[in-house]
Amino acid sequence: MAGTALTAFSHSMEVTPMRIGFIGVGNMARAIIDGLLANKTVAGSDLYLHSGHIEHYGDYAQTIGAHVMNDNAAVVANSDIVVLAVKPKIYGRVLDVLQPAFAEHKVVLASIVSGVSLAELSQHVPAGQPIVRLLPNLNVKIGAGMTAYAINDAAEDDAQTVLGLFDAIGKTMELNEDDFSTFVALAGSAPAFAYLFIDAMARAGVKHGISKADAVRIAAQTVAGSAEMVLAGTTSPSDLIDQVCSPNGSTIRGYLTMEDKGFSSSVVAGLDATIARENGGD
Ligand SMILES: NC(=O)C1=CN([C@@H]2O[C@H](COP(=O)(O)OP(=O)(O)OC[C@H]3O[C@@H](n4cnc5c(N)ncnc54)[C@H](OP(=O)(O)O)[C@@H]3O)[C@@H](O)[C@H]2O)C=CC1
Ligand SMILES: O=C(O)[C@@H]1CCC=N1
Repeated sequence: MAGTALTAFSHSMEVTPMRIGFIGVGNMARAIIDGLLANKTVAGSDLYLHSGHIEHYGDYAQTIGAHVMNDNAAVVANSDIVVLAVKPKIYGRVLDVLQPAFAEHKVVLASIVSGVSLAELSQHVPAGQPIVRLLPNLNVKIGAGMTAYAINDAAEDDAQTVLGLFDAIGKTMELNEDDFSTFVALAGSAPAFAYLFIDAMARAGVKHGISKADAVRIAAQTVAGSAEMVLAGTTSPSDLIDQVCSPNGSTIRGYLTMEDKGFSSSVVAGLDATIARENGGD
């Protein structure tokens, strides 16, 4: 991503070659791996993978040249960093089985499990285990991610190795754990909301006679450029809206109609629902 506005959050370290394990090779693990491979931060041979069903990830592992491990303990035994990328409902069971492996091998645990705190993670690993909690988003796949992180005391010396990886595939920001649920709504889940907006724009294009493919490209490029404008400068989104809305023009009519239909309040309500779920609600 070209934007540099968030470089204050970036870590200047060089990423040294290391062995990176993944426990769980689903959508998010693959986005991270694909991003790291695409910019050559790691090679496939640096990766040690184990996931639920070999038929779901065996071909992928072979394609990228990663090592397939027989079980999660073998991932820990062969790695310097272990990325925990399983669903929140099973993370405890997965870690409990791995206590001896963590006790025997010095690794940094990098959890991307949404909604699970450092304190909760530490209940399932030996005392003194270095842990970095991260919340990335899908855009790490193209090096344009937004990742929040928090580290425990034991990870003070080792966290940089993990953070360097995530800096290589987007922006990173240290965040108070109390704010992680809000961050999920603003960044972790938000690609889905941005895609929803792009898709809705494209449907309007189709309604007015442009092909869906062309309308998606037009809408996506416009959203990407608009985001770059916000990141590149110091002008607020609301001032930029004023620059597009000509007096008595077409944009102000569209803007006011969207607000009349509840655009901003719908977006806020959607993020509220995401945050509530992250905090344990329905
Ligand atoms: N998707 C996203 O945008 C984001 C997700 N996250 C977090 O990342 C984590 C993974 O999410 P996501 O990738 O979307 O989910 P997926 O369901 O795509 O991936 C979860 C993976 O875990 C594997 N798995 C299941 N049981 C085990 C086990 N016992 N040992 C090892 N692997 C196992 C599954 O394998 P199989 O399917 O073969 O059973 C699957 O590949 C979640 O905790 C989520 O909160 C965080 C930020 C963003
Ligand atoms: O939907 C979820 O639960 C996860 C959290 C962030 C993105 N996906």
